[in-house]
Amino acid sequence: MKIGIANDHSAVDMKKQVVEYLVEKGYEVVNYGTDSYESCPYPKYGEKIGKAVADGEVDLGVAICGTGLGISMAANKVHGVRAAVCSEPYTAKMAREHNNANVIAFGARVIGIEMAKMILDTFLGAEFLGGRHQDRVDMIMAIEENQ
Ligand SMILES: O=C(CO)[C@H](O)[C@H](O)[C@H](O)COP(=O)(O)O
Repeated sequence: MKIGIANDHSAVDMKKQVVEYLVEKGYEVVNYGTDSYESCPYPKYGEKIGKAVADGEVDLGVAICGTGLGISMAANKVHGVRAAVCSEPYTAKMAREHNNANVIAFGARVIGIEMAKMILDTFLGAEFLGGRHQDRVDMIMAIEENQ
């Protein structure tokens, strides 16, 4: 599975640790930046990871900023993206199983690397359940189509 990852200046160290972890686990990882500690706008990186997922360059995306909020909001503006902010594994599991989220976001200033690893393991190991959840996800995507 190919995973894309993007972050702002607040999450460079966490991104590096996450990439190392995912590569160790056998995932192919594409880094969309930033790799600089210089202050930068999170919308740029949210858009990058959103487009990478929407265009099929990667299968799933990981988006990290200080809180996970801004970068996920930006990613969610890209058509086809369902980005979910998760600070613990239960939400990460539901994000895949119920919401068919294709981008997971979290905050480098909110959680530590061990929690991030647990969240990623859960998210990447879960599968969309379809059925009644498909109808609801279709309704979310219809809102986007009707704008
Ligand atoms: O959390 C974020 C956006 O929701 C960003 O990553 C930033 O950390 C946040 O906006 C604060 O930015 P700062 O310029 O580093 O204070």
